[in-house]
Amino acid sequence: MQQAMTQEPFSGEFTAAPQIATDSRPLAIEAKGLVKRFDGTLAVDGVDIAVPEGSIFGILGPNGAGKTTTLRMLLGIIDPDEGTRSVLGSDDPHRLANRIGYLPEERGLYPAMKAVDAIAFVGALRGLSVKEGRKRGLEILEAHGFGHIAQRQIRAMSKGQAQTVQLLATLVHDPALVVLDEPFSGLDAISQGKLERTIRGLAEKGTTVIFSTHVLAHAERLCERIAIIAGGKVPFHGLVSTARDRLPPQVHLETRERDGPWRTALPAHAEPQIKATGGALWNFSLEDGGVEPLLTALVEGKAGIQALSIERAGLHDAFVAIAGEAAAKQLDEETGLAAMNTAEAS
Ligand SMILES: Nc1ncnc2c1ncn2[C@@H]1O[C@H](COP(=O)(O)OP(=O)(O)OP(=O)(O)O)[C@@H](O)[C@H]1O
Repeated sequence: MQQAMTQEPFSGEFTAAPQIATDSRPLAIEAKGLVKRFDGTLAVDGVDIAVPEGSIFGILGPNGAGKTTTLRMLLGIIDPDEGTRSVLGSDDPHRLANRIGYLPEERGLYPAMKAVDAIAFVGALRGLSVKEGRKRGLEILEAHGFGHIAQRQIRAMSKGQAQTVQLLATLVHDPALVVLDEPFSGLDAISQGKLERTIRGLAEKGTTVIFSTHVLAHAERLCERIAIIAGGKVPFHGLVSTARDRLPPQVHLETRERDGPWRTALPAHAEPQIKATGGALWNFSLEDGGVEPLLTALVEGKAGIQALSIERAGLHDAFVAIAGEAAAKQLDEETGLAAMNTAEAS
């Protein structure tokens, strides 16, 4: 059972982090100025994070950015050198093991154990009796379409199946907070989709979920809020929609005419791509005035609109704008590499 939160509602006192919107929900996690050094390496350099209760929060960044170190500090596995953290209302998260489910980056269950026993074992570490753990283990496997492997040994499972069992084991004690370190890595596309549904289901019943990833698409589909981390620093944390709104919407326009009085409604730097069949293609950012003046000018000026789409910037473009080209390129390479590894494994 989840316990009632005792934390004060977030009041917007995060002056150093203006991207965090105020919110009336209590915070499941609030960290300020976390710093961690390892033998002279500054792994995490002043991270602020605020995760409202019942939300899905993503920590996004390339390899070595500081995601795992941040999660470990939040869990109390390691202590920060500087900064404060409050998790489920406690500043000593290590003592909250029975209320937290954690999927570490290093995967591994005992190969000789059957799935249901492996889940019961993790449950026992989190305060459940083995009998209750087995009962819940069976239920949770069945609920997620894995009932048929409940009695199968971990060693006889595919990597993806074993990883899914480990993920389900983190949920067996019905934690209030679930912390997942790169939960999608190593899973094929179908299992990734199932995991996304599981994460959504957790949030729908009020569980807070925080996960790290270097694949922006998962965060874009799942998260209400994110922290973008690069080189140990967090240049952005807040709503996904706020990150996307950092960039203006992109207009893709096809006109029959190439010129006319309507051209003044387009940005001066917008250059047409001339089509062999006549007409022109235009791609530009929507200016502050919005779409209506543009449409009016195009229609009244008889530009001959053949096609028009206005797209909000995606999280990838926002990541490039916020974290920089280098971090985005590293992320893209890792995502490509991960996709190749998944394809080879399946
Ligand atoms: N125990 C440790 N001892 C020394 N350096 C460490 C240790 N843990 C992490 N680091 C260093 O801290 C930095 C951040 O590592 P971290 O594992 O937090 O990054 P990450 O974003 O989780 O990356 P990945 O996705 O590759 O796991 C890296 O430079 C890493 O080499």
